[in-house]
Formats: sequence, C-alpha cells, structure tokens
Amino acid sequence: MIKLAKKNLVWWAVIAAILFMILQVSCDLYLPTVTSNLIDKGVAENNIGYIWSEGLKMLGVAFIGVLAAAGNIYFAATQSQKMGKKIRSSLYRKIIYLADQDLDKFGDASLITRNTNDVVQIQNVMIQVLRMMVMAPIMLVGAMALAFVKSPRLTVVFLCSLVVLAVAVSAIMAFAGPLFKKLQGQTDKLNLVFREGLTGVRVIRAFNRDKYEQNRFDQYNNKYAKTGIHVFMLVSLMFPLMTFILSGTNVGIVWFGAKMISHNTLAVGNLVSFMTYATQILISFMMLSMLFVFIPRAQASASRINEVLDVKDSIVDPKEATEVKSDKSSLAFDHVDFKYGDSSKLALSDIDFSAKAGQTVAIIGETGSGKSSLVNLIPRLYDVTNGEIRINDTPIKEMTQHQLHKLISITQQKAVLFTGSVRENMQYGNETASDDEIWQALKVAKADDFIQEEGGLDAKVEQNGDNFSGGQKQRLAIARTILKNASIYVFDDSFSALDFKTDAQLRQALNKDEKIQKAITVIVAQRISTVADADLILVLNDGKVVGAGTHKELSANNSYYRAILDSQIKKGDDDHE
Ligand SMILES: Nc1ncnc2c1ncn2[C@@H]1O[C@H](COP(=O)(O)OP(=O)(O)OP(=O)(O)O)[C@@H](O)[C@H]1O
Repeated sequence: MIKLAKKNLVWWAVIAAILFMILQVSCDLYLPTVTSNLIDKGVAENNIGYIWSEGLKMLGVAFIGVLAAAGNIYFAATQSQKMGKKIRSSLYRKIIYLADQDLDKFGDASLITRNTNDVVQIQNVMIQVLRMMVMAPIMLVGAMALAFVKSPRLTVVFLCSLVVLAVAVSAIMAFAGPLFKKLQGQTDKLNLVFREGLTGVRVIRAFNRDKYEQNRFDQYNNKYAKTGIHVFMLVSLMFPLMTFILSGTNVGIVWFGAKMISHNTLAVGNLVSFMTYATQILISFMMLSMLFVFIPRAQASASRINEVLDVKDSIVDPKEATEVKSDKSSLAFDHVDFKYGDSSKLALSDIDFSAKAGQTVAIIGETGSGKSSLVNLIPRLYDVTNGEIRINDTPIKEMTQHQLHKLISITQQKAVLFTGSVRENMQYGNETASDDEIWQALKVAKADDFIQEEGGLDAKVEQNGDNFSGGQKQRLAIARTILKNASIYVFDDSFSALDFKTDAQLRQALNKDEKIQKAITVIVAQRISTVADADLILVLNDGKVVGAGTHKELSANNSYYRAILDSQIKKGDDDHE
C-alpha cells in the first residue's frame, strides 16, 4: 500500500489534514486541564469571575477543536477522493493497453472489482489513517503525560486496563484480519457470477436454467454474507468490550481517587480531568487497534491493484520506431508460428503468404481451425511465436502500436458498438469524417436504409447496440471499419450475421469502393460464397494452411476445400427442399 500511496498521495492535502489534526488534539488535551482548574480554583473557592473566564476559555477551545476537526475531515476526504481518482485512472489506462492474454488472465469481473471495490477500501483506510493514525499516537502520549502529571499513582490503574484491552483487541484482530482478506476474494467470485448471469440472461431463460443460476448466485451470496456476518460481529464486539473496560477503569479510578481525596493527596478537579485523560488514552488505543484491523484489509486490496499495475507489457513498442510507407499497401506472413500463453500446442504453424494493394485474402476453415487467431496477429493483439509479419514492407514489431493501428481497420467477429449516436460510433476511427462520408460508408455497408428509418445519424445507439439486430450491428461495424482510412481492412467473420443476398450486395459494394480498392482486404468467413471472389483463399485446418489458391484452383484440386464446398452445396439443396 505504501508503494501505491507514494505514487498517488496529494501531499498538500495530507499536510493540511495533519496540521488540523494536531490542532484538534491539542484542544482536546487542553480541555480537561481547564475543567480541573474550573473545579479546583473556581467552584471549590466560589470564585465567580474565575468560573466565567475559564468557562469562556473552555467554549473557545472547544470551538477551535470543532473547526480543526472539520478542517481535518475536509482535507482527509479530499486526499482520499483524489487518490482514489488517480488510482482508478491509472488502472483504466493500464487495462486499455493490456494485451489480450493478460486480460484473459485476470478476467473482466476481477478487473471491475479491483477498479471499484478495492479502490474504495484504500480510500476508506486513507481517511482513517489521516484521522485516527495521526490523532491516536499524539493523544495517547499527550494524555498519558498529562495524566501522569496529575497523579502518578492513579496512572497504574489505567495501565492495567491498557494491558487487558491490548489482549482483547489482539485476539479480535487475529480472527478478523484473515476474514477481511477472505471477504475480498468472495466479492470477486460474487461479481463474476453476477456478471455472467447478466450477460447470459437470455441464454439462461432459453435453457430454463434460471433456478440453477439463481442457486449458483445464492451459494456465493450466502458465503459472502456468512463471512461478512462473522467479520462484522467480531469488529462490533470491540465497542461493548471497550465500554466495559472503560467503565471498569473509571470505577477503579474513582475508588482509588476517592481514597486519595480523603487523604488530601488529590484535588477533586484533578480526579475529574484524570478520568477524562484515561478515557482519551483508552479511546486512542482502541483507534490504533481498529486501524491494524482495517490496514491489512486495504493491504489486500492494494496488492490486487498493484498486481494489475505491475504487469509487464507483453506487447512492447520498439525503442526506435521505423518510418512506415503508406503509399503502397502490402501484407506478408513469413513462416509464422503462434501459440497461446503456456499452451503446449501451436494454434498456428508455418503460415506463409503475401498480398498486394487491391487484393483480397480470404481465410476459410472449420470452427477452431485458427482463423481469428491469424487475423488477431495483424494488429498485434498477440505476438507471433516464430516468424515475422510485415505490413508495407516493414516488420510490425518495428512500428509503434499507434503506427500499426493507424494502418489497420478491423471488424471483430462480435460487433461492438458504444453508447451514443450513430454519428459518434461512425466517427470512432475517423473523427473528421463528414456526414456525406458517413452516409457513403453506411451505403456501402448496406446500413443506410435502416439508419434513415431510425432517424438519421443522430439516432441513438444503446448499450452494446442492443436497439439494433445482430445483422444491423454487423453492418454498422462494417461501415465504421470502411470509414477509416487504412492500408489493410480486416473483416473477422463479419458477414456471418447477414443473409446471403445482403452478404453478396455488401461485398459487391466493397469491391467498388475506392479506398478498399487501394488497400488489402482480409476476410474470414465460413461460407464459400463469401470467399469465392478472393484473389487468394487460405484453407486452414488445425492451425495449418492445407490449401492456398483461387476458388477455381481449390475447387479443382483441394480435398479440404471441396469438402466444405460439397457440404455447403448439399446444405443449400437441403434448404431448398
Ligand atoms: N484466448 C485463447 N487462449 C487460449 N487458446 C485459445 C484462445 N483463443 C482461441 N484459442 C484456441 O485456439 C484455437 C483456434 O481458435 P480460433 O478462435 O482462432 O479459431 P477460429 O477458426 O477463428 O474459430 P471460429 O470459426 O469458431 O471463430 C482453438 O483451438 C482455440 O481453443
């Protein structure tokens, strides 16, 4: 947590909070002495003038104490909120640039918990540190010294209470600390199940699994609640325990104090102030103990946050980037092998092909054959294991990711749209695109008709684009892709949600588009009809290229391609029957 605090502390707010706290504690420590003077010199000697002046002094000191407390709370809260904001910001920035394999390692639910719940834990503890951790030691030492001055003999009484309190609090802490850590882990699990249920709600209903999912959620929810009850029961035990020990201490002080008063070795005022100091000492001790319970909990959160922030970028930019020519597009895979993370099996092996400006490369193959893995290597979502990929004759590892991504425009297998207007979504890859250009792209993507019906470019796109059908979302994503000026356009199974007629019309329009004609198009598809016009078709099987050529060549002599072709002709016949 210290590492996180060092990077994100707002120093001026910390210093202001500490100064205000010192002022507040000084007032709190001075008040019992004023009380004692008021009783011994004012009340006992019936000195009305003295009572007035000390009374006003008391009010003044108490008022300054209240103002100081308000100042401390203000600056402690400012520091904690600003620190939380900085941590959330750094986390978000880190997550945006995390390589896909690292994102997969943490999982969405855990990353969300780390950016919300874990940051809140640190914020809460930061406020307490700036209040209690500053207040308690000063108060403890100050009150002990002043109490000792009032009566060294009576000090023995609260020293005994302090030992009892230390034993009780340590016992509670020993149980509560690990439970707090467990609670954080269970929050992760709960969020994971909740998120899965939320995203898969339609599947759950369609498969009648609502009871099963509800039970699964309840299981984690119960575990979380059970740990929560244990932990908070333990912590709330502190307060009655503290009251009990405090009352016992006061009884002891009054008992011995009364005897000392009867022997004229202690003044009444001193006994009253002594009791206040004893209370302050025990409260300070209690505050410190509470901090030792909460700090480990925040520590667990801090390590979870650091785990993300400390991830070494697996996709690294070169120290000195090469200038990339963008006048003539080219794409080359040079004997590329690729495997995921620690997997022992290659997902792609010996992929070797090249394409020039104006050409279309199509990739076809069974599900799981490695099509998406292959296109994900082009924008360096993953790095190749062996071999090299070159764009416009420059190895992609010699460009910065920013340079590389400027050269590529991609439509993913699952269309992703953002909340906002259609115009905002379209301008995502080309901020300066005019309305005319957007309409042109929508026309090519066969999306102009339904956008017109929806009310034009200002039409709303709801969360995940849920107010559009699957096919409409695909067409919008395709329009966004072609609106961007790029050297390579990648369509990862983007035509799958379109009907045959729209698919054919869209590809025809794409072929006529000037921008696309100057670039290279990579199309991943399942249907032969989608890839038949391509200049080069790669047939993938189990991560290997088992056929490469045009539709005519492959239909004539490639058994894998023929098998796909036959199955689709057969399916087409069946569909017509
Ligand atoms: N993130 C990942 N981590 C580990 N293995 C993966 C990952 N993504 C895919 N794979 C594995 O890599 C292989 C190729 O998957 P890929 O998604 O590239 O196939 P695909 O041909 O695009 O399939 P589909 O047509 O179903 O989209 C599969 O065996 C899959 O299990």
